[in-house]
Amino acid sequence: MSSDGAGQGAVTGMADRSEPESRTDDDPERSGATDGAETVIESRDLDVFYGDEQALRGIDLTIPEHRVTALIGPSGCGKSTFLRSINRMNDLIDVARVEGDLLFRGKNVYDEDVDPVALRRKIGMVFQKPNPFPKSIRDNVAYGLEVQGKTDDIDERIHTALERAALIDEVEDRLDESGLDLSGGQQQRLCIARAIATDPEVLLMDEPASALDPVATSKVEDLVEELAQEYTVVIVTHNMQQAARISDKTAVFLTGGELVEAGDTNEIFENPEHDRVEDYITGKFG
Ligand SMILES: Nc1ncnc2c1ncn2[C@@H]1O[C@H](COP(=O)(O)OP(=O)(O)OP(=O)(O)O)[C@@H](O)[C@H]1O
Repeated sequence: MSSDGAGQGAVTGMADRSEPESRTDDDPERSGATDGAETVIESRDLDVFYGDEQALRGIDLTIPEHRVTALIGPSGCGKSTFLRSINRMNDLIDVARVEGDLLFRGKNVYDEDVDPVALRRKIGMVFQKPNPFPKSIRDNVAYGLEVQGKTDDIDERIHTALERAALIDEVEDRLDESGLDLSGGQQQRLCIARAIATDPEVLLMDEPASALDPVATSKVEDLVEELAQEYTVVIVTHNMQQAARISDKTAVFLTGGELVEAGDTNEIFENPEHDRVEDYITGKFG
């Protein structure tokens, strides 16, 4: 993992830390969810608007370090919006506006002194549809390293990233072939290799397996669990079995952009506190 003191001061303007406030009894989060893990990301009373439409309402959520946190909920409830708020990808949407706090290691990522490009180096993203560059497999992984000037030992870094993305065995002999010639599942693992090559702390994944067949899905699921040993993973999924299988913590968003319940995945699936959550996870709606 990154050797820069767990990211403290690594992102321009991210040097200050504020102490998290203690939580109140009516917070949607349940005890034990983080299992003693340090909080890497915390939203406090986060609202997101697209023009006059409010997509997220007062979201309080903590993301534990080196765990997989799944964001689940019906279509349009704001899962992707929350994910994009974390590394300020919503900045790229003209009408998007954020209120409240989104803390990365205690520093609000929306403070004026935060450089979003530097932030995204620390918080990488993998999208629903595999989107390799129309370049060779090697160049796909090398791209971010070259942009950041991390070109010493570049072949070794590329190899390590492909190994961590569980792709090396399939591409070792064809690194100069186009990334677009890989299968969909391989392309997605290539995108994961690209995202981790620059050694981020957090990986945001927006339905990374939804465009893949069952075999490729299973490989990506195994990979996500492995990646959590080195990275903090936040994954949006529509697939509740997948959330139950691979996540440590689950946050349930429901229509209207509300976070209804968040906590230990087993507790959420086996014994949810809210009827609405139970109805959703048992398939009564959504
Ligand atoms: N670029 C945008 N411009 C305007 N409104 C948007 C934009 N992106 C999302 N929205 C709106 O914000 C709300 C939340 O959308 P979001 O994509 O975050 O939900 P989601 O839970 O990820 O949905 P899905 O599961 O279908 O991907 C929806 O009402 C959506 O129409």
